[in-house]
Amino acid sequence: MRTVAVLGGGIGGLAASYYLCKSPQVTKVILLEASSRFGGWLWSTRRSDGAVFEHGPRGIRPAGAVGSNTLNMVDDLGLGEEILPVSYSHVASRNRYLYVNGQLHKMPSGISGIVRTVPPFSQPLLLSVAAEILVNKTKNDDESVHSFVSRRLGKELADIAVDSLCRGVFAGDCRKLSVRSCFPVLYNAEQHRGSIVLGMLLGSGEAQVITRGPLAKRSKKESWAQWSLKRGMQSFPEAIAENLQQSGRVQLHKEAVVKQIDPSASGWQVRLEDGVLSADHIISALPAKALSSVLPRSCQPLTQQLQDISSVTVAVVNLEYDGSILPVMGFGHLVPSSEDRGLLGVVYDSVPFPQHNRPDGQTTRLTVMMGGAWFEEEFGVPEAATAERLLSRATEAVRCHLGVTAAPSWSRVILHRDCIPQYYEGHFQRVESMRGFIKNNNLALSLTGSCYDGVSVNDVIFSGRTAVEELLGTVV
Ligand SMILES: Cc1cc2nc3c(=O)[nH]c(=O)nc-3n(C[C@H](O)[C@H](O)[C@H](O)COP(=O)(O)OP(=O)(O)OC[C@H]3O[C@@H](n4cnc5c(N)ncnc54)[C@H](O)[C@@H]3O)c2cc1C
Ligand SMILES: C=Cc1c2[nH]c(c1C)Cc1[nH]c(c(CCC(=O)O)c1C)Cc1[nH]c(c(C)c1CCC(=O)O)Cc1[nH]c(c(C)c1C=C)C2
Repeated sequence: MRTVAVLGGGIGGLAASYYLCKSPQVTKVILLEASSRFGGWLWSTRRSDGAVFEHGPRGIRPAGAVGSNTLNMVDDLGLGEEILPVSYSHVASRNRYLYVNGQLHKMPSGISGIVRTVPPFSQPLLLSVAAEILVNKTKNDDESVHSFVSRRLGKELADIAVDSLCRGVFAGDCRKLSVRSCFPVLYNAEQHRGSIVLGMLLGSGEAQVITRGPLAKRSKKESWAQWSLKRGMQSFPEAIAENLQQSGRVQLHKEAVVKQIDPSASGWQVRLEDGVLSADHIISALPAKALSSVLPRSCQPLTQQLQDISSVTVAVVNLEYDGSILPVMGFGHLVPSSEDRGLLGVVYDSVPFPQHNRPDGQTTRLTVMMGGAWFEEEFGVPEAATAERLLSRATEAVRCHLGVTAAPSWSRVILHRDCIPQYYEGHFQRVESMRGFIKNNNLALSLTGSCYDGVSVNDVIFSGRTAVEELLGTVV
C-alpha cells in the first residue's frame, strides 16, 4: 500500500490517519478536510478569561474496549496531564433527571430506586425487571428501540425513559431507531441469553479485548464515569493533528473540499476545487450524504444507500449565568417527546466540569439542546430558525424547568446541521450491503465515521482503527 487518501478531518478521519501512520506498510497519507479546522463536531470555545464551552461532545466514557482504546490514544498523544476525570461517585454521575409533567424527577438509581415506586414511574422498576426474564425472545432480526423495550419492560419505561435516552444520545425518535444498531448490547443480550437482565448478569457475547495502557488502568482504578480535557474537547483533535504533522508521513490539508472521486488504473483520482491527486486507496470518514455526492456514476447502488442514511439537526445553546443558580446538582435533565417535542434536554456543564468555569467569580454554565428528529416540525427549515428565536426558547426552558429567572450573562447559539446520523430499523443490513458492494466490485474504498458503526467518539475512533486493520490485514 503506497498512498492512502483519508476524506474528512473529523475525529473519524484523524483516527484513521493516526492508525495508518503506525504501519510501515503505508508510504504516504493524505488527509483532506473541507473546513478551516480539524475535529468536526469536537468543537470548543475558549474564552479569553479562561472559560471553556463545548458545542459538541463534552464527556467521553472510558468504559469497555472502545473506551480503553481511546484512552490509549490519549496517552500516546501525551494528553494524560490534561485529563479532567469524573468518577462514578461524583454527583454528576449519580444524578440525572427527567423533566416530566412540569417537574424534575431524579432517575432511579441504586437498590432503593429499583424496589420503590419512583415518580414519574407508576410502579417499582423491580416488577418490570423481574417480569423481563420471562418474556420470549423475538424472531425478528431488528425492531425499533421503543418496540423492543415495550415488549420486554413495558410501555411506560419505553415512553418515558427510553424515549428520553434516545433523545440524549441520538437526538432521535425511539419509535424509528433500530435496537440492533443503536443498542447492540440490549439486542445481543436477548439473542444470546434470552433476556436483558440475564445478559447484564452473565455477559451477552464475545467482548472485544484491548490491552489497557497506563491511563486506561488509572481510569479503572479511580472508577471514572467520563472524562474531558482542561482546554476542552477540541484539544483532542488538535493533538492528533499535531502528532500527524510531526510524523512527517501525513499531508494535512484544510479547506480542501473533495468534489469527486473517480476510479483509475491504480486506485482513485480525487478531484478538489483546485486540483487532482491520486491515491491507491480511499478511507472515507465523510458524512454518508457527502460521500454519496462525490462518488462516480458506476457506484450508483452505493450512492443510493448512502443517501438513505439520514441525519438530524440539533440547535446547541451555551449559556453562562452569574452565581450558582441550579436548584439541583447532577449531569443534566432530559425531556421526553411527550412533554416537549422540540426541547431535548439541558446539560449542567458546571457540575461535572467546574474547571471550565471562568476562574474569577462564581458562574454556572448550561447547554440547552433542541430539535433533533423534531427540528423541522418545531422550528421549520434550519435556514429559518434565527439565533434570537433559539436563544429565547432555550432561556425560557431554563426558566420553566429550573426556575432561573435571571438573564444569562453570556450565550452562544449554534445550529449543527445534520450532525447525528440516525440508525433506523434495518441499518445493519444497509451497512452490510454497502460493504458487500465495495467488496464485490473490488473498490479500494473503506467506510468509517459516525454513519455506520456507532456515533460516540469512542465508536468512531474504533471504527477508524478497524478500517485500517482490515485494509492492512494486521493489528495496528
Ligand atoms: C451536539 C453533539 C453532542 C455530542 N455529544 C457526544 C458525547 O457527549 N459523547 C460522545 O461520545 N459523542 C458525542 N457526540 C457524537 C460525536 O461527537 C460524533 O458522532 C463524532 O464526532 C463524529 O465524528 P466523524 O469524524 O464521524 O464526523 P464529523 O465530525 O462530521 O467529521 C466529518 C468531517 O468531514 C468534513 N467534510 C464534509 N464534506 C467534506 C468534503 N466534501 N470534503 C472534505 N471534507 C468534508 C467535515 O467538514 C467534517 O470535519 C455528539 C455530537 C453532537 C453533534
Ligand atoms: C439532549 C441531547 C443530547 C445530549 N447529548 C447528546 C445529545 C443528542 C449526544 C450524546 N450524549 C452521549 C453520547 C455518546 C453515547 C456513548 O455511547 O458514549 C452522545 C452521542 C452520552 C450520554 N448522554 C446521556 C446519556 C444517557 C448518554 C449515554 C452514555 C452515558 O450513560 O453516559 C444523557 C444526556 N445527554 C444530554 C443530556 C441533557 C442528558 C441528561 C441526562 C445531552
